[in-house]
Amino acid sequence: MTSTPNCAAAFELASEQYASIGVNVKAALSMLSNIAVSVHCWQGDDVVGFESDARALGDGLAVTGNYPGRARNADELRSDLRLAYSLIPGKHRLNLHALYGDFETPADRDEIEVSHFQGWIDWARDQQISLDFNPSFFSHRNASDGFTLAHSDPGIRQFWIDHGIACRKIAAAMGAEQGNPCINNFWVPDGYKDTPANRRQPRERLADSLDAVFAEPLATDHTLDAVECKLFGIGSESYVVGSHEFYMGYAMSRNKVLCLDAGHFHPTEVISDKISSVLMYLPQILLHVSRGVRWDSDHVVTFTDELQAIMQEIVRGGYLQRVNIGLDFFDASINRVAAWVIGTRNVLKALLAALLEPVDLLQKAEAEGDYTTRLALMEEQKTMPLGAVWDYYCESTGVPSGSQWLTNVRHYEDSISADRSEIAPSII
Ligand SMILES: C[C@H](O)[C@H](O)[C@@H](O)C(=O)CO
Ligand SMILES: [Mn+2]
Repeated sequence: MTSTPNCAAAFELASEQYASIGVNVKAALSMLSNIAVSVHCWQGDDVVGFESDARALGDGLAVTGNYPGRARNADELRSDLRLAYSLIPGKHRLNLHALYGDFETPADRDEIEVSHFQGWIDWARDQQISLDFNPSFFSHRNASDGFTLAHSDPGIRQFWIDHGIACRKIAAAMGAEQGNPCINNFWVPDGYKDTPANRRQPRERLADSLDAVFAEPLATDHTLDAVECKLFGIGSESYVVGSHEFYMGYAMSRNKVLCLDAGHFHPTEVISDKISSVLMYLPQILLHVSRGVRWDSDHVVTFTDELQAIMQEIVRGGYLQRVNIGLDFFDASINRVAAWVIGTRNVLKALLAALLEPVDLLQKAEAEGDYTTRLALMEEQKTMPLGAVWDYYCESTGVPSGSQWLTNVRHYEDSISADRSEIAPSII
């Protein structure tokens, strides 16, 4: 692929400017092209999925907005994803939830099998995309009182344990097919709206249930189990069983991947500061890159200071091989393909900005106690010509630069997705 003359000229000038501070732009772009972000399927249909009795989203999650064009079946979701991937530079992964199988004959959550995901596995092979996976512990009659794996009823607990076990088998099959581990992320919504009288027992039950789910060792080159904490959710404002401390301890003691979701902490608490701490004790982590706004944890990712800080931490710490970058946001008030494109391009742009930092100079100044130079260089970095390098990267990988991608989304919307009439999911 080639870039337009203006883009190429701007790139040359930008490369010279970066070279003057010791940064090799071509090397940075080569590193960026090897980073695969796991794009979450659930932005495409408001986390509804394709179960025969699909319910309105609930159990701690909410999507607002009624923008037309929600994907109503797997073919529509695949078509929307293909468009999104074509507007995002690089080769990326797809993160599927268990709700998204091909369920021609109804299967309850504890009955799902690899066959329900064969369509996705075949599609991913054709598209040369690797898959990640998630059990779905929400939007189900057995989750309607806010408890699943930590439920006090052993029958309900067992139902969800069986779901977790089924999902591990599916994830392992995906990993075996694609030749790299499918990360299988467990987010469990269980918690109380109001102050609990007993915080201990649900946590003991959750740990026992997870131990039962993970009892069978599976090849780690096929699948890796991840566990995701949360501070609070809708309906679990006072207490979430799977808190940060719970899962930090669980992941360390059971050798699991810890998932840090950027929207799952106190508003002034940032995951950028947690990465280097948790990687002291865990070989790998998963990130759910998201954007919290007040009580919502799932706004579309924008180019915020925290997004840049997350990527800086990954690059400055030398953690690119140990941090799996996934996305987690859902917005039904804007075009859903555009939401994917905006969020994923921002993540990659922030990674590029981090790869274009003069890390050695910054860390040398710091090691010498020269905090003046450290601050001066960090501030100068903010007006370096990142945009020229980003545009060149897009064009040279065959992806529109600037906001040109929006034209493709509008065309698709006019010709394809606007005609989708809505089939409202039943309300629980
Ligand atoms: C649908 C996702 O699994 C979910 O968003 C989870 O990852 C989460 O972050 C819940 O708040
Ligand atoms: Mn998440």
